[in-house]
This record gives sequence, C-alpha cells and structure tokens, in this order.
Amino acid sequence: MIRAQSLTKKYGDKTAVDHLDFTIRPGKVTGFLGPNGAGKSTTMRMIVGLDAPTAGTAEVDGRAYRDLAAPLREVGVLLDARAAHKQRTAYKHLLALAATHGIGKRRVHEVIGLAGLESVADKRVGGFSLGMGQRLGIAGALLGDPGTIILDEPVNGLDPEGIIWIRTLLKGLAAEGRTVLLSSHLMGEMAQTADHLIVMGRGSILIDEPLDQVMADATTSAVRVRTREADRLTSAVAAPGVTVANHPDGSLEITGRTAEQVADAAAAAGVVLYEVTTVAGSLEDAYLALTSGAVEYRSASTTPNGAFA
Ligand SMILES: Nc1ncnc2c1ncn2[C@@H]1O[C@H](COP(=O)(O)OP(=O)(O)OP(=O)(O)O)[C@@H](O)[C@H]1O
Repeated sequence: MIRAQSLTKKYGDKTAVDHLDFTIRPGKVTGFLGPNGAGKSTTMRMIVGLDAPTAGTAEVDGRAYRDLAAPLREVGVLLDARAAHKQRTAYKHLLALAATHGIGKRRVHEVIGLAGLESVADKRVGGFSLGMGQRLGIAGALLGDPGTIILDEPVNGLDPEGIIWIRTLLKGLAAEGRTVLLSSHLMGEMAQTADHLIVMGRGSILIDEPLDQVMADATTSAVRVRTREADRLTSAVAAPGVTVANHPDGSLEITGRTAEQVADAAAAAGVVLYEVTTVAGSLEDAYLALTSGAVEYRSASTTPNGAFA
C-alpha cells in the first residue's frame, strides 16, 4: 500500500505537487494520469525517495522509502528507462542490480524471461531501442519480487505486442495481491489496464475513483438517428435537457434521451426512423474535458473535439 499525506513539493515559487492525500491499495492496478507537468513524476519520485517533499509524507507499507532495509525487495521502480549503464549488457546490468540485494543469478534469468529479453540479454544496453529499454527497466523492477511496483510511463516506446504484454503482466501482478501504480498520458491505454484511476492536474488530484465509476460519471452517451423528417423528430423529442445536433454524416445526435425514448417519441409522432444507435462517449474525450482546465503546456493548434476550445 502506498500512502501520501499532505504531500507537497515546491520548486522555488512553483508548487509542483500541492497537498496530495491518497491511498493506493494492493490487489489493483492504479493508473496515474494527468497532462504534462501535472506533477505525476514528482509524486512518484517522492514516493521512492528521489525527491524530498517540501511538506507532508509518502509511505510504502507504512514506512518512508529511505527506511526500507531492502528497497528492491519491497518496491520495484521504473522511473527512467534510460537509467541503465550503456556499456553493460542487459544481463550484466541486472546481475549488478541483483548483487546489491544478494539476489541470485536464477532470479536474473527469470526476470529476463519474464521481460522477453532472452535474445538480447548479452547485448549492450546502449544499443537498445526505447521499448527494449522499457522491458529491461521492468525486469529490474521485478528483480526483488516486490509487493509494490511503481512504473512511470511503462508503455512509452513499446510496440502493440509489448503493450499487451505489459497490460497482462501488470494485471497478473495485481491479481497476486501486489500494489501496482503506473503513470501514463494515455487514457485509452489506462482504461484497458487500470482498475482505479488517480487523475492529477496542476499539482492537485482531480479524480481518485474506480475506473468503472470514472467511466459512468464522465462519459455521456448519445442516440444517433437517421430520418428524413429531422424537424418533426426534433419537435417530438424536445424537452428540457434534451439536445439535438446535426452530425456531418447527415444523422442526428440526441442527448438526454435513451434510444427507446427516442424511438417511442418518433413512433408516436409517426416519424419513420432508418437507424437508432446508442453511441457511447469516449473516455479519452471525457479525460480531455476533465483536464482541459489543468493543461499547462498546450499546442496553439490543438483543439481535439473542441475539448480545449
Ligand atoms: N527539478 C525541477 N525544477 C523545477 N521545476 C520542476 C522540476 N521538476 C519538475 N518541475 C516542475 O514541476 C511540475 C510537475 O512536473 P512533473 O514532471 O512532476 O509532471 P508530470 O505530470 O510528470 O509531467 P510529464 O507527464 O510531462 O512527465 C512541472 O511544472 C515541472 O516543470
């Protein structure tokens, strides 16, 4: 379990992390999301003792990271996939890491297998692609068979097969009762991996909820309808809270009514419908809308779905 209490980090005048309170529980994959500069990396660095909090505390299983006797055996960390010594082979890198904790060669071979690095274990890390570096970082994080795993952007650079691999791996680790925390910018990817989401914006927590709850709260669905009698249908469904919009493909998109209610209203008004479909809102859109007020670095030309407008 990871617990932050009033966790705060200031860099000069800049408050990177502002009085965070959260508990990350075992047995689940917790996704840590937020736009660039939201404070995710700073929070993770404080959890693993790489940055000292300006105020507040971060603890793993009730202790500060620096007080853990054998950190590698308790917390597996991947914060920077490029951190390995470039001249060493993957095997030597892991062996050196293992030696700091009295971990044997057998486990080194095991994590090489787990990370799918067998064919490149004797290659120098300097020649690794970003994706291979991520796999090596994950192998290192798992070396001590830790109960808590913290990964910053682990899917960065991974190919589709690698993304599925890590998704399965992390779910498996959580199912074994471990605490798994991973950060990402990609809501779509998180939606497939995480059980619980913490969304940060400008140093604060915007959401700390189970994924199902976030999906239920944040996504709105609409009813897509095709008809030749758009005006009559619009009048038939008109009510407070109901919106009807013209879709570029010629259909109508109605919110505030279920598909059944739309079909019933159309039937009562004698309007013929050629299509009635429920269209679920995307979690990605909901995330962009949620964090749009907290985006620090924004491209002037970016207006996805009007979420930033
Ligand atoms: N060493 C530092 N000195 C000064 N400011 C810093 C330092 N590290 C981070 N910051 C600032 O703190 C804020 C939070 O940064 P952080 O890297 O934690 O965000 P993040 O959510 O991890 O972003 P990203 O998704 O881009 O990695 C940013 O405004 C960043 O510029």
